[in-house]
Amino acid sequence: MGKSILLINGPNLNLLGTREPHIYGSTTLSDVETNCRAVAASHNCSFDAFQSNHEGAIVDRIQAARGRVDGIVINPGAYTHTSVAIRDALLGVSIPFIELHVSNVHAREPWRHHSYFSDKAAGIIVGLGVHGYKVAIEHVALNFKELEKDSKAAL
Ligand SMILES: O=C1C[C@@](O)(C(=O)O)C[C@@H](O)[C@@H]1O
Repeated sequence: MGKSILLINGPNLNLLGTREPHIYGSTTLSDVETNCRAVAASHNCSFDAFQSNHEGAIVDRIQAARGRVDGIVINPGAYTHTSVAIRDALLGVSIPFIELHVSNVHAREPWRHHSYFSDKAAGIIVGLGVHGYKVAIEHVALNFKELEKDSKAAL
């Protein structure tokens, strides 16, 4: 088996496809996850997807990935602009991650221009719509080095 990839979506992304479709498009999160799983499988990678509207649940999921996951693709949703806790979790587990936004946050309200993640992300995908997810998964599959599995992180 190749790498292990985790996709995380934050608050309100469960509404993808029906939420402000002029901004986020009409593809559902379920379709996004199915497409990402197929891309990962085509590169012989294992794949898991997680969505939560709760900051602590996202922190818990990131911690559970320690020593098990080679790369994370995360759309933190509104937590992008607020969450030191999710940032710290990503840094704490030392798993490289790609930050992704469906919309071009830089063309929107000024308070969406700041991210707690961008300076630590391996890469950032912004404004490609849901296609960005496939690009991100493919990038992790092809370009991220496998992390040495941390045996001390027995979970
Ligand atoms: O929930 C979201 C979605 C988003 O992360 C995006 O995918 O474009 C952009 C955020 O500003 C917003 O709060």
